[in-house]
Amino acid sequence: MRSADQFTIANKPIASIDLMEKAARAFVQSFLRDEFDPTKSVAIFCGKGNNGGDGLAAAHLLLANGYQNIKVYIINFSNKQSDDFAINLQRIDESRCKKVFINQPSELKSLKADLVIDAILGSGLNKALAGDYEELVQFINKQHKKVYAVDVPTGFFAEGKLPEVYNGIKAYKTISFQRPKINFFFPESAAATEKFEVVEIDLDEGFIQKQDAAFQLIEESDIQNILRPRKLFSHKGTYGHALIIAGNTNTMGAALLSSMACLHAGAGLTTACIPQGGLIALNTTLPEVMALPRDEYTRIEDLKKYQAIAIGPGLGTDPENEKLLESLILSKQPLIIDADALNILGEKRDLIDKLAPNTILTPHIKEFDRLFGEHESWWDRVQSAREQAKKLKIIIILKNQYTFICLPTGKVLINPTGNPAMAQGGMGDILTGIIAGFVAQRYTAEDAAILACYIHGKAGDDLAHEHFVVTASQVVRRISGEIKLLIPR
Ligand SMILES: NC(=O)C1=CN([C@@H]2O[C@H](COP(=O)(O)OP(=O)(O)OC[C@H]3O[C@@H](n4cnc5c(N)ncnc54)[C@H](O)[C@@H]3O)[C@@H](O)[C@H]2O)[C@@H](O)CC1
Repeated sequence: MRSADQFTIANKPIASIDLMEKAARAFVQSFLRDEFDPTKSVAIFCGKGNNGGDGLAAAHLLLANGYQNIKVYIINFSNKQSDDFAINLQRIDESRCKKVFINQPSELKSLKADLVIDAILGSGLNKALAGDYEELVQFINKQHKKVYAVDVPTGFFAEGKLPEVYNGIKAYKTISFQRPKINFFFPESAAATEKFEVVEIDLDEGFIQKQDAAFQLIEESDIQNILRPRKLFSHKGTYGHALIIAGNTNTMGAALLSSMACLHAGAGLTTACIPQGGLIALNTTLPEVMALPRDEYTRIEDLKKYQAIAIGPGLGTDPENEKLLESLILSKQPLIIDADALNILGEKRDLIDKLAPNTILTPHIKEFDRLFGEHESWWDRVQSAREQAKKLKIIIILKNQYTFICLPTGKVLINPTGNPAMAQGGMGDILTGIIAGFVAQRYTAEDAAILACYIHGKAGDDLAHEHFVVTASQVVRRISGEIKLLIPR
Protein backbone atom coordinates (compact mmCIF):
# COMPACT_ATOMS: atom_id res chain seq x y z
CA MET A 1 0.00 0.00 0.00
CA ARG A 2 2.92 2.33 0.68
CA SER A 3 4.18 1.72 -2.87
CA ALA A 4 0.65 2.39 -4.18
CA ASP A 5 0.77 5.77 -2.39
CA GLN A 6 4.07 6.57 -4.07
CA PHE A 7 2.92 5.30 -7.48
CA THR A 8 -0.27 7.37 -7.27
CA ILE A 9 1.66 10.50 -6.34
CA ALA A 10 4.17 9.95 -9.14
CA ASN A 11 1.70 8.91 -11.87
CA LYS A 12 -1.63 10.50 -11.12
CA PRO A 13 -2.04 14.23 -11.35
CA ILE A 14 -2.27 14.43 -7.56
CA ALA A 15 0.21 15.98 -5.14
CA SER A 16 1.01 14.06 -1.97
CA ILE A 17 -0.55 16.82 0.14
CA ASP A 18 -3.79 16.43 -1.82
CA LEU A 19 -3.71 12.68 -1.32
CA MET A 20 -3.34 13.34 2.39
CA GLU A 21 -6.35 15.65 2.23
CA LYS A 22 -8.34 12.90 0.51
CA ALA A 23 -7.31 10.43 3.17
CA ALA A 24 -8.33 12.82 5.95
CA ARG A 25 -11.64 13.53 4.21
CA ALA A 26 -12.37 9.81 3.90
CA PHE A 27 -11.44 9.30 7.56
CA VAL A 28 -13.66 12.15 8.73
CA GLN A 29 -16.63 11.00 6.63
CA SER A 30 -16.47 7.59 8.25
CA PHE A 31 -15.93 9.09 11.73
CA LEU A 32 -18.96 11.37 11.29
CA ARG A 33 -21.16 8.45 10.24
CA ASP A 34 -20.45 6.95 13.68
CA GLU A 35 -20.13 10.05 15.82
CA PHE A 36 -22.01 12.97 14.41
CA ASP A 37 -22.28 15.12 17.51
CA PRO A 38 -20.43 18.46 17.24
CA THR A 39 -20.91 19.10 20.96
CA LYS A 40 -18.46 16.30 21.75
CA SER A 41 -14.87 17.20 22.55
CA VAL A 42 -12.20 15.44 20.51
CA ALA A 43 -8.50 15.03 21.33
CA ILE A 44 -6.39 14.33 18.25
CA PHE A 45 -2.91 12.93 18.91
CA CYS A 46 -0.61 13.56 15.97
CA GLY A 47 2.88 12.24 15.35
CA LYS A 48 5.12 14.17 12.98
CA GLY A 49 4.97 11.79 10.01
CA ASN A 50 2.23 11.48 7.41
CA ASN A 51 -0.04 9.69 9.85
CA GLY A 52 0.12 12.78 12.04
CA GLY A 53 -0.42 14.90 8.91
CA ASP A 54 -3.69 13.02 8.35
CA GLY A 55 -4.64 13.78 11.94
CA LEU A 56 -4.03 17.52 11.48
CA ALA A 57 -6.04 17.58 8.25
CA ALA A 58 -8.83 15.70 10.04
CA ALA A 59 -8.83 18.37 12.79
CA HIS A 60 -9.43 21.01 10.14
CA LEU A 61 -12.28 19.08 8.61
CA LEU A 62 -13.95 18.45 11.96
CA LEU A 63 -13.84 22.16 12.70
CA ALA A 64 -15.43 22.78 9.31
CA ASN A 65 -18.15 20.31 10.28
CA GLY A 66 -19.11 22.35 13.31
CA TYR A 67 -17.06 20.63 16.03
CA GLN A 68 -16.14 23.42 18.47
CA ASN A 69 -14.04 21.53 20.91
CA ILE A 70 -11.09 20.05 19.06
CA LYS A 71 -7.66 19.89 20.64
CA VAL A 72 -4.58 18.71 18.77
CA TYR A 73 -1.70 17.15 20.73
CA ILE A 74 1.51 17.22 18.70
CA ILE A 75 3.84 14.48 19.78
CA ASN A 76 7.19 16.18 19.70
CA PHE A 77 9.48 13.31 20.68
CA SER A 78 11.64 13.64 17.59
CA ASN A 79 12.95 16.48 15.44
CA LYS A 80 12.07 14.67 12.23
CA GLN A 81 8.87 15.67 10.47
CA SER A 82 7.40 14.93 7.06
CA ASP A 83 6.83 17.73 4.53
CA ASP A 84 3.08 17.16 4.39
CA PHE A 85 2.88 17.16 8.19
CA ALA A 86 4.65 20.55 8.15
CA ILE A 87 2.18 21.98 5.60
CA ASN A 88 -0.80 20.82 7.66
CA LEU A 89 0.78 22.14 10.86
CA GLN A 90 0.98 25.57 9.30
CA ARG A 91 -2.69 25.33 8.34
CA ILE A 92 -3.53 24.47 11.94
CA ASP A 93 -1.45 27.44 13.15
CA GLU A 94 -3.52 29.68 10.94
CA SER A 95 -6.80 28.21 12.22
CA ARG A 96 -8.64 28.58 15.53
CA CYS A 97 -7.80 25.00 16.49
CA LYS A 98 -6.30 24.53 19.97
CA LYS A 99 -2.95 22.83 19.87
CA VAL A 100 -0.34 21.76 22.37
CA PHE A 101 3.14 20.28 21.89
CA ILE A 102 3.92 17.26 24.05
CA ASN A 103 7.68 16.97 24.54
CA GLN A 104 7.48 14.25 27.17
CA PRO A 105 4.67 11.89 28.14
CA SER A 106 4.76 13.17 31.73
CA GLU A 107 3.42 16.53 30.48
CA LEU A 108 0.05 14.86 30.03
CA LYS A 109 -1.72 14.80 33.38
CA SER A 110 -5.30 14.16 32.35
CA LEU A 111 -7.43 13.88 29.26
CA LYS A 112 -10.89 15.39 29.34
CA ALA A 113 -12.02 14.71 25.79
CA ASP A 114 -15.09 12.59 24.93
CA LEU A 115 -13.35 10.99 21.97
CA VAL A 116 -9.75 10.39 20.92
CA ILE A 117 -8.28 10.23 17.43
CA ASP A 118 -4.98 8.37 17.22
CA ALA A 119 -2.72 9.66 14.44
CA ILE A 120 0.62 9.20 16.22
CA LEU A 121 2.19 6.48 14.08
CA GLY A 122 0.65 4.64 11.14
CA SER A 123 1.99 2.28 8.52
CA GLY A 124 5.45 3.79 8.97
CA LEU A 125 6.00 1.85 12.22
CA ASN A 126 9.39 0.18 11.87
CA LYS A 127 10.07 -1.12 15.37
CA ALA A 128 8.08 -1.99 18.47
CA LEU A 129 7.05 0.91 20.69
CA ALA A 130 9.41 1.70 23.56
CA GLY A 131 10.37 4.60 25.81
CA ASP A 132 8.34 7.80 25.49
CA TYR A 133 6.04 6.44 22.79
CA GLU A 134 5.15 3.39 24.85
CA GLU A 135 4.54 5.55 27.92
CA LEU A 136 2.32 7.94 25.97
CA VAL A 137 0.28 5.10 24.51
CA GLN A 138 -0.17 3.50 27.94
CA PHE A 139 -1.39 6.85 29.24
CA ILE A 140 -3.97 7.12 26.45
CA ASN A 141 -5.13 3.51 26.92
CA LYS A 142 -5.59 4.07 30.65
CA GLN A 143 -8.07 6.90 29.97
CA HIS A 144 -10.52 4.32 28.57
CA LYS A 145 -11.79 6.69 25.93
CA LYS A 146 -13.33 5.68 22.64
CA VAL A 147 -10.35 5.81 20.28
CA TYR A 148 -10.57 6.07 16.50
CA ALA A 149 -7.27 5.18 14.83
CA VAL A 150 -6.19 6.72 11.54
CA ASP A 151 -5.12 3.95 9.11
CA VAL A 152 -3.41 1.75 11.74
CA PRO A 153 -3.48 1.92 15.56
CA THR A 154 -0.18 3.33 16.82
CA GLY A 155 2.16 0.43 17.60
CA PHE A 156 0.34 -2.15 15.47
CA PHE A 157 2.41 -3.65 12.65
CA ALA A 158 0.37 -3.61 9.45
CA GLU A 159 2.07 -6.79 8.26
CA GLY A 160 4.54 -9.38 9.48
CA LYS A 161 4.68 -11.38 12.69
CA LEU A 162 2.94 -9.70 15.60
CA PRO A 163 4.56 -9.69 19.03
CA GLU A 164 2.95 -11.92 21.67
CA VAL A 165 2.15 -8.95 23.89
CA TYR A 166 0.67 -5.92 22.17
CA ASN A 167 1.70 -2.57 23.68
CA GLY A 168 0.12 -0.16 21.22
CA ILE A 169 -3.07 1.89 21.12
CA LYS A 170 -6.26 -0.04 21.85
CA ALA A 171 -8.68 1.44 19.37
CA TYR A 172 -12.42 1.12 19.26
CA LYS A 173 -12.31 1.47 15.48
CA THR A 174 -9.59 1.77 12.88
CA ILE A 175 -10.39 3.60 9.68
CA SER A 176 -7.89 2.32 7.16
CA PHE A 177 -7.08 3.60 3.70
CA GLN A 178 -7.93 1.86 0.43
CA ARG A 179 -7.12 -1.73 1.42
CA PRO A 180 -7.30 -3.50 4.79
CA LYS A 181 -3.93 -4.27 6.32
CA ILE A 182 -3.22 -7.98 6.28
CA ASN A 183 -2.69 -8.19 10.04
CA PHE A 184 -6.27 -7.01 10.69
CA PHE A 185 -7.35 -10.50 9.62
CA PHE A 186 -5.44 -12.28 12.36
CA PRO A 187 -6.99 -12.92 15.78
CA GLU A 188 -4.11 -11.05 17.45
CA SER A 189 -5.48 -7.79 15.98
CA ALA A 190 -8.39 -7.97 18.44
CA ALA A 191 -6.00 -6.50 21.05
CA ALA A 192 -5.41 -3.45 18.82
CA THR A 193 -8.82 -2.65 17.39
CA GLU A 194 -12.37 -3.79 18.03
CA LYS A 195 -13.31 -3.22 14.41
CA PHE A 196 -11.96 -1.77 11.21
CA GLU A 197 -13.37 -0.10 8.16
CA VAL A 198 -11.67 0.46 4.85
CA VAL A 199 -12.25 3.76 3.05
CA GLU A 200 -11.37 4.64 -0.55
CA ILE A 201 -8.79 7.38 -1.10
CA ASP A 202 -8.46 6.98 -4.85
CA LEU A 203 -5.04 5.36 -4.96
CA ASP A 204 -4.17 4.04 -8.41
CA GLU A 205 -6.33 0.86 -8.54
CA GLY A 206 -4.68 -0.34 -11.75
CA PHE A 207 -1.33 -0.34 -9.97
CA ILE A 208 -2.71 -2.10 -6.89
CA GLN A 209 -4.35 -4.81 -9.03
CA LYS A 210 -1.11 -5.41 -10.93
CA GLN A 211 0.86 -6.03 -7.73
CA ASP A 212 1.58 -9.69 -7.27
CA ALA A 213 0.10 -9.53 -3.81
CA ALA A 214 0.38 -12.77 -1.86
CA PHE A 215 -2.93 -12.00 -0.16
CA GLN A 216 -6.20 -11.19 -1.81
CA LEU A 217 -9.57 -10.47 -0.28
CA ILE A 218 -12.46 -12.35 -1.90
CA GLU A 219 -15.19 -10.03 -3.15
CA GLU A 220 -18.76 -10.72 -4.17
CA SER A 221 -17.87 -10.02 -7.81
CA ASP A 222 -15.33 -12.90 -7.67
CA ILE A 223 -18.13 -15.24 -6.63
CA GLN A 224 -20.39 -13.99 -9.39
CA ASN A 225 -17.62 -14.59 -11.92
CA ILE A 226 -17.20 -18.20 -10.79
CA LEU A 227 -20.81 -19.34 -10.28
CA ARG A 228 -22.57 -20.93 -13.24
CA PRO A 229 -26.35 -21.16 -13.70
CA ARG A 230 -28.05 -24.58 -14.04
CA LYS A 231 -28.31 -25.47 -17.72
CA LEU A 232 -31.41 -26.20 -19.78
CA PHE A 233 -31.69 -29.93 -20.60
CA SER A 234 -29.35 -30.81 -17.74
CA HIS A 235 -30.03 -33.76 -15.43
CA LYS A 236 -28.68 -35.11 -12.16
CA GLY A 237 -25.66 -36.59 -13.97
CA THR A 238 -24.67 -33.13 -15.14
CA TYR A 239 -24.10 -32.05 -11.53
CA GLY A 240 -22.01 -34.97 -10.37
CA HIS A 241 -22.04 -37.55 -7.63
CA ALA A 242 -20.55 -36.76 -4.22
CA LEU A 243 -19.55 -39.31 -1.61
CA ILE A 244 -19.51 -38.12 2.00
CA ILE A 245 -17.67 -40.50 4.32
CA ALA A 246 -18.66 -39.36 7.77
CA GLY A 247 -20.47 -40.08 11.04
CA ASN A 248 -20.04 -42.53 13.88
CA THR A 249 -22.26 -43.87 16.66
CA ASN A 250 -22.28 -40.62 18.65
CA THR A 251 -21.61 -38.25 15.80
CA MET A 252 -24.11 -39.21 13.12
CA GLY A 253 -25.36 -35.62 13.02
CA ALA A 254 -22.09 -34.58 11.40
CA ALA A 255 -22.74 -36.98 8.51
CA LEU A 256 -26.31 -35.78 8.14
CA LEU A 257 -25.35 -32.10 8.16
CA SER A 258 -22.52 -32.61 5.75
CA SER A 259 -24.66 -34.62 3.31
CA MET A 260 -27.48 -32.12 3.56
CA ALA A 261 -25.09 -29.26 2.79
CA CYS A 262 -23.83 -31.15 -0.24
CA LEU A 263 -27.41 -31.55 -1.52
CA HIS A 264 -28.21 -27.87 -1.00
CA ALA A 265 -25.01 -26.78 -2.74
CA GLY A 266 -26.31 -28.53 -5.83
CA ALA A 267 -24.64 -31.96 -6.26
CA GLY A 268 -26.65 -34.14 -8.66
CA LEU A 269 -26.35 -37.18 -6.39
CA THR A 270 -25.12 -37.53 -2.83
CA THR A 271 -24.15 -40.77 -1.13
CA ALA A 272 -23.38 -40.89 2.57
CA CYS A 273 -20.97 -43.57 3.67
CA ILE A 274 -22.01 -44.06 7.30
CA PRO A 275 -22.14 -46.85 9.87
CA GLN A 276 -25.16 -49.17 9.64
CA GLY A 277 -26.51 -47.68 12.87
CA GLY A 278 -27.18 -44.36 11.14
CA LEU A 279 -29.34 -45.67 8.31
CA ILE A 280 -32.70 -44.98 9.92
CA ALA A 281 -31.66 -41.43 10.78
CA LEU A 282 -30.40 -40.86 7.24
CA ASN A 283 -33.47 -42.34 5.55
CA THR A 284 -35.89 -40.40 7.69
CA THR A 285 -34.14 -37.01 7.59
CA LEU A 286 -32.55 -37.00 4.15
CA PRO A 287 -34.51 -39.18 1.75
CA GLU A 288 -32.63 -37.68 -1.22
CA VAL A 289 -29.31 -39.07 0.01
CA MET A 290 -28.21 -42.64 -0.79
CA ALA A 291 -26.43 -44.76 1.77
CA LEU A 292 -23.29 -46.87 1.66
CA PRO A 293 -23.07 -48.68 5.02
CA ARG A 294 -19.48 -48.46 6.21
CA ASP A 295 -18.98 -51.00 9.01
CA GLU A 296 -17.26 -53.66 6.98
CA TYR A 297 -15.30 -51.43 4.59
CA THR A 298 -11.70 -50.44 4.80
CA ARG A 299 -11.74 -49.54 1.12
CA ILE A 300 -14.40 -48.35 -1.30
CA GLU A 301 -14.93 -49.94 -4.70
CA ASP A 302 -15.41 -48.05 -7.90
CA LEU A 303 -14.19 -44.68 -6.71
CA LYS A 304 -14.26 -43.31 -10.23
CA LYS A 305 -18.03 -42.97 -10.15
CA TYR A 306 -17.73 -40.13 -7.65
CA GLN A 307 -16.72 -36.68 -8.83
CA ALA A 308 -16.14 -35.59 -5.22
CA ILE A 309 -15.12 -37.56 -2.15
CA ALA A 310 -15.16 -35.93 1.28
CA ILE A 311 -14.01 -37.70 4.41
CA GLY A 312 -13.92 -36.77 8.06
CA PRO A 313 -16.93 -35.12 9.73
CA GLY A 314 -17.71 -37.11 12.89
CA LEU A 315 -15.78 -40.05 11.43
CA GLY A 316 -13.87 -41.24 14.52
CA THR A 317 -10.25 -42.29 14.47
CA ASP A 318 -10.54 -46.07 14.88
CA PRO A 319 -8.16 -48.31 12.92
CA GLU A 320 -10.75 -49.17 10.22
CA ASN A 321 -11.14 -45.49 9.45
CA GLU A 322 -7.37 -45.10 9.32
CA LYS A 323 -7.20 -47.89 6.76
CA LEU A 324 -10.05 -46.41 4.78
CA LEU A 325 -8.38 -43.00 4.64
CA GLU A 326 -5.07 -44.58 3.66
CA SER A 327 -6.65 -46.55 0.82
CA LEU A 328 -8.36 -43.42 -0.47
CA ILE A 329 -5.14 -41.41 -0.40
CA LEU A 330 -3.23 -44.19 -2.14
CA SER A 331 -5.90 -44.28 -4.85
CA LYS A 332 -4.55 -40.87 -5.88
CA GLN A 333 -8.02 -39.32 -6.11
CA PRO A 334 -8.18 -35.72 -4.90
CA LEU A 335 -10.14 -35.69 -1.64
CA ILE A 336 -11.75 -33.20 0.70
CA ILE A 337 -10.29 -34.02 4.11
CA ASP A 338 -11.80 -32.65 7.31
CA ALA A 339 -12.08 -33.19 11.08
CA ASP A 340 -11.19 -36.74 12.24
CA ALA A 341 -9.64 -37.56 8.88
CA LEU A 342 -7.26 -34.64 9.52
CA ASN A 343 -6.56 -36.01 13.00
CA ILE A 344 -5.69 -39.38 11.46
CA LEU A 345 -3.42 -37.60 9.01
CA GLY A 346 -1.78 -35.81 11.93
CA GLU A 347 -0.90 -39.22 13.41
CA LYS A 348 0.20 -40.75 10.10
CA ARG A 349 2.15 -37.88 8.67
CA ASP A 350 3.82 -40.00 6.01
CA LEU A 351 0.46 -39.91 4.20
CA ILE A 352 0.64 -36.14 3.85
CA ASP A 353 3.25 -36.36 1.09
CA LYS A 354 1.06 -38.83 -0.78
CA LEU A 355 -1.96 -36.56 -1.09
CA ALA A 356 -3.14 -36.15 -4.68
CA PRO A 357 -2.77 -32.68 -6.18
CA ASN A 358 -5.88 -30.54 -5.67
CA THR A 359 -6.81 -32.31 -2.47
CA ILE A 360 -8.54 -29.88 -0.10
CA LEU A 361 -7.72 -29.84 3.63
CA THR A 362 -10.03 -27.87 5.92
CA PRO A 363 -8.26 -27.58 9.31
CA HIS A 364 -9.07 -25.23 12.14
CA ILE A 365 -6.14 -23.94 14.18
CA LYS A 366 -5.67 -27.06 16.35
CA GLU A 367 -6.02 -29.48 13.44
CA PHE A 368 -3.57 -27.41 11.44
CA ASP A 369 -0.96 -27.40 14.21
CA ARG A 370 -1.42 -31.15 14.68
CA LEU A 371 -0.65 -31.61 11.01
CA PHE A 372 2.19 -29.16 10.52
CA GLY A 373 3.53 -28.41 14.02
CA GLU A 374 2.87 -25.76 16.66
CA HIS A 375 2.95 -22.11 15.55
CA GLU A 376 3.58 -19.11 17.75
CA SER A 377 1.56 -16.63 15.74
CA TRP A 378 -1.08 -16.52 13.04
CA TRP A 379 1.36 -14.87 10.69
CA ASP A 380 3.67 -17.90 11.02
CA ARG A 381 0.75 -20.31 10.69
CA VAL A 382 -0.48 -18.71 7.48
CA GLN A 383 3.06 -18.60 6.07
CA SER A 384 3.46 -22.30 6.74
CA ALA A 385 0.01 -23.06 5.24
CA ARG A 386 1.14 -21.16 2.12
CA GLU A 387 4.36 -23.14 1.89
CA GLN A 388 2.63 -26.50 2.41
CA ALA A 389 -0.10 -25.76 -0.13
CA LYS A 390 2.57 -24.87 -2.66
CA LYS A 391 4.84 -27.81 -1.89
CA LEU A 392 2.06 -30.43 -1.85
CA LYS A 393 0.05 -28.77 -4.68
CA ILE A 394 -3.05 -28.86 -2.51
CA ILE A 395 -5.53 -26.35 -1.14
CA ILE A 396 -5.49 -25.61 2.56
CA ILE A 397 -8.54 -23.89 3.99
CA LEU A 398 -7.35 -22.57 7.34
CA LYS A 399 -10.55 -21.82 9.22
CA ASN A 400 -11.05 -18.87 11.55
CA GLN A 401 -13.13 -15.70 11.83
CA TYR A 402 -11.45 -14.85 8.52
CA THR A 403 -10.68 -18.03 6.65
CA PHE A 404 -7.45 -18.24 4.65
CA ILE A 405 -7.61 -20.27 1.44
CA CYS A 406 -4.04 -21.20 0.54
CA LEU A 407 -3.60 -22.21 -3.09
CA PRO A 408 -0.94 -24.31 -4.82
CA THR A 409 0.27 -21.12 -6.54
CA GLY A 410 1.34 -19.68 -3.19
CA LYS A 411 -1.48 -17.16 -3.21
CA VAL A 412 -3.69 -16.74 -0.15
CA LEU A 413 -7.31 -15.71 -0.51
CA ILE A 414 -9.03 -14.22 2.51
CA ASN A 415 -12.71 -14.93 2.97
CA PRO A 416 -14.50 -11.92 4.46
CA THR A 417 -17.85 -13.55 5.28
CA GLY A 418 -18.83 -15.27 8.54
CA ASN A 419 -19.38 -14.04 12.08
CA PRO A 420 -19.20 -15.08 15.76
CA ALA A 421 -22.90 -16.12 15.81
CA MET A 422 -21.74 -19.10 13.73
CA ALA A 423 -19.29 -20.34 16.37
CA GLN A 424 -21.05 -23.65 17.04
CA GLY A 425 -20.55 -27.34 16.39
CA GLY A 426 -21.55 -28.56 12.94
CA MET A 427 -20.38 -25.47 11.01
CA GLY A 428 -17.25 -27.21 9.76
CA ASP A 429 -19.24 -30.28 8.75
CA ILE A 430 -21.46 -28.25 6.49
CA LEU A 431 -18.53 -26.36 4.97
CA THR A 432 -17.10 -29.73 3.94
CA GLY A 433 -20.45 -30.75 2.46
CA ILE A 434 -20.73 -27.53 0.47
CA ILE A 435 -17.21 -27.95 -0.92
CA ALA A 436 -18.06 -31.52 -1.95
CA GLY A 437 -21.25 -30.26 -3.60
CA PHE A 438 -19.31 -27.78 -5.74
CA VAL A 439 -16.49 -30.20 -6.60
CA ALA A 440 -19.16 -32.72 -7.70
CA GLN A 441 -20.51 -30.06 -10.05
CA ARG A 442 -17.06 -29.97 -11.63
CA TYR A 443 -15.90 -26.65 -10.29
CA THR A 444 -12.13 -26.74 -9.87
CA ALA A 445 -10.94 -27.46 -6.33
CA GLU A 446 -9.82 -23.84 -6.03
CA ASP A 447 -13.17 -22.42 -7.18
CA ALA A 448 -15.12 -24.88 -5.03
CA ALA A 449 -13.13 -23.80 -1.97
CA ILE A 450 -13.72 -20.11 -2.69
CA LEU A 451 -17.44 -20.54 -3.37
CA ALA A 452 -18.02 -22.75 -0.35
CA CYS A 453 -16.26 -20.49 2.15
CA TYR A 454 -17.93 -17.34 0.87
CA ILE A 455 -21.45 -18.77 0.61
CA HIS A 456 -21.22 -20.56 3.97
CA GLY A 457 -20.21 -17.30 5.70
CA LYS A 458 -22.68 -15.17 3.76
CA ALA A 459 -25.57 -17.43 4.72
CA GLY A 460 -24.43 -17.11 8.34
CA ASP A 461 -24.12 -13.32 8.05
CA ASP A 462 -27.62 -12.91 6.68
CA LEU A 463 -29.04 -15.12 9.44
CA ALA A 464 -27.07 -13.25 12.12
CA HIS A 465 -29.00 -10.05 11.31
CA GLU A 466 -31.94 -11.63 13.11
CA HIS A 467 -30.43 -14.27 15.37
CA PHE A 468 -28.06 -14.22 18.33
CA VAL A 469 -26.79 -17.67 17.42
CA VAL A 470 -26.92 -19.28 14.02
CA THR A 471 -27.01 -23.08 13.94
CA ALA A 472 -25.52 -25.29 11.25
CA SER A 473 -29.00 -26.56 10.32
CA GLN A 474 -30.17 -22.99 9.73
CA VAL A 475 -27.16 -22.26 7.53
CA VAL A 476 -27.70 -25.42 5.48
CA ARG A 477 -31.27 -24.44 4.67
CA ARG A 478 -30.10 -21.08 3.44
CA ILE A 479 -27.31 -22.22 1.12
CA SER A 480 -29.39 -22.74 -2.00
CA GLY A 481 -31.15 -19.37 -1.60
CA GLU A 482 -27.79 -17.68 -1.09
CA ILE A 483 -26.42 -19.20 -4.31
CA LYS A 484 -29.53 -18.03 -6.15
CA LEU A 485 -28.96 -14.47 -4.93
CA LEU A 486 -25.32 -14.51 -6.02
CA ILE A 487 -25.66 -16.17 -9.39
CA PRO A 488 -25.55 -13.77 -12.33
CA ARG A 489 -28.97 -13.32 -13.95
N1 LIG B 1 1.12 10.14 0.71
C1 LIG B 1 1.13 9.05 1.44
O1 LIG B 1 2.11 8.32 1.46
C2 LIG B 1 -0.07 8.76 2.24
C3 LIG B 1 0.09 8.34 3.56
N2 LIG B 1 -0.92 8.34 4.40
C4 LIG B 1 -0.68 8.25 5.85
O2 LIG B 1 0.69 8.14 6.10
C5 LIG B 1 0.94 7.12 7.04
C6 LIG B 1 2.34 6.65 6.87
O3 LIG B 1 3.14 7.80 7.06
P1 LIG B 1 4.70 7.76 7.29
O4 LIG B 1 5.34 6.91 6.29
O5 LIG B 1 5.15 9.16 7.38
O6 LIG B 1 4.84 7.00 8.66
P2 LIG B 1 4.24 7.29 10.11
O7 LIG B 1 3.53 8.58 10.16
O8 LIG B 1 3.50 6.07 10.48
O9 LIG B 1 5.57 7.34 11.02
C7 LIG B 1 6.63 8.16 10.65
C8 LIG B 1 7.80 8.22 11.61
O10 LIG B 1 7.72 7.35 12.71
C9 LIG B 1 9.02 6.81 12.96
N3 LIG B 1 8.84 5.55 13.69
C10 LIG B 1 8.51 4.35 13.19
N4 LIG B 1 8.40 3.43 14.18
C11 LIG B 1 8.65 4.09 15.34
C12 LIG B 1 8.67 3.69 16.71
N5 LIG B 1 8.42 2.44 17.09
N6 LIG B 1 8.97 4.61 17.64
C13 LIG B 1 9.20 5.88 17.29
N7 LIG B 1 9.19 6.33 16.00
C14 LIG B 1 8.91 5.44 15.04
C15 LIG B 1 9.61 6.68 11.59
O11 LIG B 1 11.02 6.61 11.65
C16 LIG B 1 9.11 7.94 10.92
O12 LIG B 1 9.94 9.02 11.17
C17 LIG B 1 -0.16 6.13 6.78
O13 LIG B 1 -0.39 5.29 7.87
C18 LIG B 1 -1.31 7.06 6.49
O14 LIG B 1 -1.90 7.48 7.70
C19 LIG B 1 -2.21 8.83 3.94
O15 LIG B 1 -2.19 10.20 4.14
C20 LIG B 1 -2.46 8.50 2.51
C21 LIG B 1 -1.40 9.04 1.66
